[in-house]
Formats: sequence, structure tokens, C-alpha cells
Amino acid sequence: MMKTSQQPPALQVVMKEARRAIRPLIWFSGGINVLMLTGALYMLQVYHRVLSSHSLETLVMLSLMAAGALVTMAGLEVVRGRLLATVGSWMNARLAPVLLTASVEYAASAPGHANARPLRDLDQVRNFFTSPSIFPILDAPWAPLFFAAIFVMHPWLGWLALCGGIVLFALALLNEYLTRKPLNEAASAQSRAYVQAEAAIRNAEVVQAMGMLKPLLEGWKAQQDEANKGQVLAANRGSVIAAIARCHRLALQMAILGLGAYLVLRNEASPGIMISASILMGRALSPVEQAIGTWKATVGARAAYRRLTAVAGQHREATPVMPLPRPKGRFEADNLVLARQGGEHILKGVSFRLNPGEAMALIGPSGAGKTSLARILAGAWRPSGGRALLDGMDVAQWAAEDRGHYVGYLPQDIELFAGTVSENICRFANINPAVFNNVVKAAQLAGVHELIKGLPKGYATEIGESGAVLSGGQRQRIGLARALYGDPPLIILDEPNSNLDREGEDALIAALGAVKMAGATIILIAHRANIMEKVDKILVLNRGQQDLFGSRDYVFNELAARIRPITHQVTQMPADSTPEISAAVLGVSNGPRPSSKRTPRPSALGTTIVANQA
Ligand SMILES: Nc1ncnc2c1ncn2[C@@H]1O[C@H](COP(=O)(O)OP(=O)(O)OP(=O)(O)O)[C@@H](O)[C@H]1O
Repeated sequence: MMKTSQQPPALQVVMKEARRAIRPLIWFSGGINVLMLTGALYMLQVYHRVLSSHSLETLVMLSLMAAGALVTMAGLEVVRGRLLATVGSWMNARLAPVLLTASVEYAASAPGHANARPLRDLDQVRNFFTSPSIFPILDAPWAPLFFAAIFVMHPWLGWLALCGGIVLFALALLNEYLTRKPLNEAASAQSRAYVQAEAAIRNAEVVQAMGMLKPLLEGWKAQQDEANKGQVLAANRGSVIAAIARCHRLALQMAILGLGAYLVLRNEASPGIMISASILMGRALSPVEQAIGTWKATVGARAAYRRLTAVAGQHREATPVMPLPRPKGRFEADNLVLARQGGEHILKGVSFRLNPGEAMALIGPSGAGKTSLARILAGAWRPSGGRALLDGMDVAQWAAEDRGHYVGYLPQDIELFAGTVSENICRFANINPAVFNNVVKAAQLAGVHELIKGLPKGYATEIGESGAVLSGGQRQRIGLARALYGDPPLIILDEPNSNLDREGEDALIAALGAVKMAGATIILIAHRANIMEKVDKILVLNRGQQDLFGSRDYVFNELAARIRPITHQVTQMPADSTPEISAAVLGVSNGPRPSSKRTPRPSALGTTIVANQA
């Protein structure tokens, strides 16, 4: 399926829908607030009608009506709570897949920033929507109703209540001003502490083996302390403001009673008005007071929402369209450029073409940009400029499902998942007999079928988190089977033999021959020359620059020509350089394992490299 960028970002769409769902809740809250006038009105009517008429029936009638209104209000509150919970779980169901997709895309485009924080942030936003912290937001629009009712009773009472309300509102703003910075700093420190803790747990092996726990704990604790410091500071400031606000409200309540009493003495108001005005003012100020109390949750939810926007703000859901036809494997890189965030270039214009059935090796010294290029070619990273085209279609524009069908990719870190061997090979498709046949076919092609059969439960063996129960070589060979699953027309392998023994390498070479025969286009990154026998072309990268591209013989001859004078000068090696010497220039070795006996040689490509003395 093709992606289009016609739709608005998914997060925006969902939040707009959420706001639309919450809007009726404000009207609902209006009903609740109107019914909250019951107490004051009841008080007023008792003074005005019952005490003056001494009518028991009136009292009973008024009491029944008030009780009915209170029961209705309680019912509306229950419904409001349920509606909020429904909106919360709807948001979760709607947003969680969007966020997970956006987080994976974000992590792929900004490696090193990958963590599951967005899903925790979603929990925080959802909890805010379903907790009492949202009530002040729903009730605040109705506060003028109460002030208006007080004004109707007596303008002086109205003005007193309004001025008191403004002071309380100013205190709420002061609270926001004084607590926002420490709360935000605390949230960032907490977030960094989480990331550090996650990294320590993820890399437990190296942490344990090299005694890194203590310094890591210290770093983590420093972040925790910073988070605590911010929280304590905000809590201290918040509690002072909350105490002043409470004191102010109590004083205001007394003041309104006092003013009411004065008006009663002047015969300008009844005792009923005096007490009702006090009750109404309590209701009018309640959202502001609640907002001060729940400020921390509000700030936390707002910060979480901002982080979500940073990660998923631009993510758009793909428009379902007709799946693309299966490509033949004609591949073209057109002036690919990749820039770091700081602007420095990792790739500076790489162009090449491959026909179906051709294999290309990507070679160059460490840090040349080979892996970065492979990630772009596989569609995992978007280039900053240029295009990678498979049968004329830009792979960056493809939907992930299409790439999944047509691109086989073995990353440098292999990246297997918790699950069975079969699930990993078929990329977690639903396993049925047809899928399983293809799993076995891919494993046979990768020469790993016998190895898998030897595992405790064969293809059903659970391999644990990141394939933890497998050896490095086993992981790599199963990763190769995963890349070959479904006969993709484009196969990209990043150092597929880095963990392989002789037998594994032979199986890899045989697999490369077979998929080439079947017409697949292969791009492979190699540091060792012995898998070069199946490649037709070679691209040499150096410091992100395309140094050479052409047939294998052409590139080796070019490299041999460059190294000839150097080998004469430095090592007195024979001038008839072999491809192996050229390969050595690029840090490409001959043997199945790099030897520990290394001689540094100056590189023809301008970098100091190490040639293996096999
Ligand atoms: N996620 C990243 N963010 C920023 N810079 C990166 C990232 N990954 C790689 N780089 C930088 O890009 C450059 C090329 O790295 P890359 O891994 O592509 O090289 P390579 O040729 O594959 O090296 P090696 O042979 O050692 O695997 C390096 O300078 C590296 O620091």
C-alpha cells in the first residue's frame, strides 16, 4: 500500500475527536451545576415561604423537590464519570496503535531516542481525562451562573463574591507560575531516570560483567534526586498557595455572611439571602480551588501530551490503496544524502543502479556510512535528499506492509524478537500450513533447517527476548532466513557473516547463489572478502562519499592500482596486487575470523586502516 500525506496527523485527528466527545460533557456538567443551585434555592424558599407561612405542606413539598433534584444530580454525576471513563478507554484504543506505530517510526529515524515513554505518556493523559482532575475544567465554564445568582440576590453581595473570585483566580495563576518550572524540570529528570534504568536493565549482561551497576546507579540516583527536588519545591510552593487560597475562601465566606447580616440589619436582604449567597459563592469558587489542588496532575498531563506531540505529532495514518504489484528488483539509488541533526553529512550523494539478479557489495572503512546507507535502502531511514527506487517506486514512500513483502533485511544487530523460531522467520505473520511451508523453505534456503531441527522444540522453540537463548551465529542464520522469507525481490544484508563459522559462511554463500539465480537483487555489506565471490558489483564508500562503483573486477583493479605504490613503499609487497590486498585497504579480510595479528597500514582512501595478516 502506498502512504499519502494528504491526511492530517493522526494524533490531531484523535484529539479533535476526543474534544468533540468531551464537549457534550461540558453541557452535562452544566446540568449538574444548575442542580447544585438546589441547596441555596431550598434555603431561600424555606426562609421566604415556609417560615413566613408556617406551612408544613410547603416544607414537605420543597423538601421532596430538593431531594428529587439532588438524586438527579447524583445520577448525572455517575453518568458523567462513566462517560469520561468511556472516552478514556476509547482514546486508549484509538491512540495506542497510532502511538506505537509513530514511536517505532520515530525510533527508526532517531535511534538512541527509542523508548516506550509515549505509551506511558498516553496512560497519563488518559488517567487525567478519567480522574477528578478534569472536573474543574468541566465546571469552570458554569461559575458565572453562580455569580449571576448572587448578583440577583443583592449587587453588593455579587461584587464581593466576584472580587473574591478574582483574587482566588489570581492565586491560581500564581500557583501555575511558581510550580510550572520545577514540575517540568522534575518530569524531565524523571524521564531521564526511566531511560537510564531501562538501558541498565536491557544491557544487564554488560552491566553485571563489568561492574557498571554502581556508577549507573549513581547517575540514575542523581536524576531521581533532581526529580525529587523539583517535586518537593513545587509541592512546597503549591501547599503555601493552597493554604492562602483556603484561608482566603474562608475569610470570603465569613465576609459574605457579615455583609449579608449587615444588609439584613438594613432591611435590604433576608436571612435566607444571606445564607444562600454564602452557599452559592462556595460553589462558584470551588472549580478554582479544585484547580489549585489538582494542578500537578494537570501540568503532568499537559507535559505528557506535549511529548506525545513531539513523537507522534506528524505521524499520519496511511490511506489504504491498492497493494503495489510485486517489483522485479530493478534498484536505483539516486544521489542519496543523509545529514545528521547538527547538519554534518553522513552520506554525501550516493548513486548506483542494479538489475534484477545482480549482487552488490558495499565496502569501506568503519564509519564510512555503509550501515546508514543500508538502512535507507531498506526504507528504515528516510534520506535527507535523493531517492532509493525499487522498480521506479521510492521505497521511503511505501507502506511498511509492502516493504515487508518485497524487501528482506538483515540488520547488523540482527534484532530477533521474543517468540518462536517460526514466528521470527515469518515476521510474526499468522502461522498456517502455507506460511509454515514458506518458513521451512526460507530456512532451507538459508541453510539453517537442520540447525533449527536440532533445537529443543525445532521451529516451535521459544527464543526469548532478542533471541537470548540462541548463540550469536544461530541468531544470524535465523535472521538470514527471516530476510529470505517470502522470496523478496530485494535483499539487503548488513555484515551477514560477522558471527558465522566456516559452515555458516558456506551456507550463506550457497544461499546468495540460490537467491541470485531466482532473480533477487542483493546488496550486502561485507568486511570479509570470502563472501565476495557471488557479487557482481562493488560500491566503495569512504567518509560518506561514493569512492568507486563498478564491476567487481573493475573496483578491485582500481584499488590495486591505488595500493601498488604504497605497498611498495611501506611493505615491499609484490606490485601485482591481488583483490585481497585491495580488500585489505578497506578493512575487508580474507579469513573466516579476523586475526589478532594486525599490521597498521596507511590507507589509499585517506584513513589509517588495519590489514589482516591471515
Ligand atoms: N543513529 C545515528 N545518529 C547519528 N549518527 C549516526 C547514527 N548512526 C551512525 N551514525 C554516524 O554515521 C556515520 C556512519 O556510520 P555507519 O554505522 O553507517 O558506518 P559503517 O560504515 O556501517 O561502519 P561499520 O563498518 O563500523 O559498521 C558514523 O560517523 C556514525 O557516527
